[in-house]
Amino acid sequence: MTALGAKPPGMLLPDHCDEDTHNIYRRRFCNQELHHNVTRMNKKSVSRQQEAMIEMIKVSKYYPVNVVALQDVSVSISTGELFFIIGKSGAGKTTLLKLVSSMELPSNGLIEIAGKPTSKLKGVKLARLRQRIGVAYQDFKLLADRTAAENIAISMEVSYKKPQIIRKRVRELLEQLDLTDKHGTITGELSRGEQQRVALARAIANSPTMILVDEPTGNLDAATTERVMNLLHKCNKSGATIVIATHDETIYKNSPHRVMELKHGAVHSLTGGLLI
Ligand SMILES: Nc1ncnc2c1ncn2[C@@H]1O[C@H](COP(=O)(O)OP(=O)(O)OP(=O)(O)O)[C@@H](O)[C@H]1O
Repeated sequence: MTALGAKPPGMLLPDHCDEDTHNIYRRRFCNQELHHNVTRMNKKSVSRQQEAMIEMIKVSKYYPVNVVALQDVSVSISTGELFFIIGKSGAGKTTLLKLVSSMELPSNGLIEIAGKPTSKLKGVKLARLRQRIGVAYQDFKLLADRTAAENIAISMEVSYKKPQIIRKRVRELLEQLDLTDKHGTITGELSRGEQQRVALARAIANSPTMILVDEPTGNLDAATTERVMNLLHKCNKSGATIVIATHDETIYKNSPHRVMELKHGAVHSLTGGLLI
């Protein structure tokens, strides 16, 4: 490996860092310096929107045996952004979401959430991060013997919300997702599309700062797809950073939001640039 250039004072470099990662960090450090100088000059001119919520630098994920699920993925997603990940089945979309939520650890590379490397988070700090992220994966993970309303209420109960606030929020979400009549139905008795919406409602119920959703419209008709997307746009307008992995072209085709396509675990295309 060629010798790496001098490290600017104060720059934090990860362990085991190759030349490319080093260069990315150098560039980012210089941008941060610039950002700090601008902030000192005029605090109001730097908007919160421009800060990165998710940063991935040369992230790879390998599963045993010899499965390359992600390879050298670098992307920066801003606070308050709505971001689509597309790609064929097996391209690595779910894996990327699981790495962001720290459900899986990367094999290589760096992931930062709101400026903090996830690899350094343990115990209470990791639990706190997870509380700020609402996730709806394809396997739903609903409690099959509990009702739709009980499943949605869970994330609010663990953060000690008042019962009347929980009841109001659950009612509101069930109505927005056209599930009012399923309020008291055991989730094991719901259709796949209904379970999917309950999982989404559970993910967003506690107004998390980040929402990660995997195929939110996969089992839905056009009208219900529109309801789901309206709800996600509403959360985004309220400030949530949202990452949606999808095969459903109708939800991203004419959208103003960035779309990243993964192919065999690598970034194949990305509208709007990497932002690094
Ligand atoms: N736990 C695991 N163990 C081994 N291999 C895995 C595991 N999870 C995913 N993979 C493999 O990693 C690759 C990427 O899978 P991933 O689920 O991220 O793709 P995807 O783009 O989300 O696919 P889909 O659209 O079908 O959900 C695939 O080859 C998959 O078989």
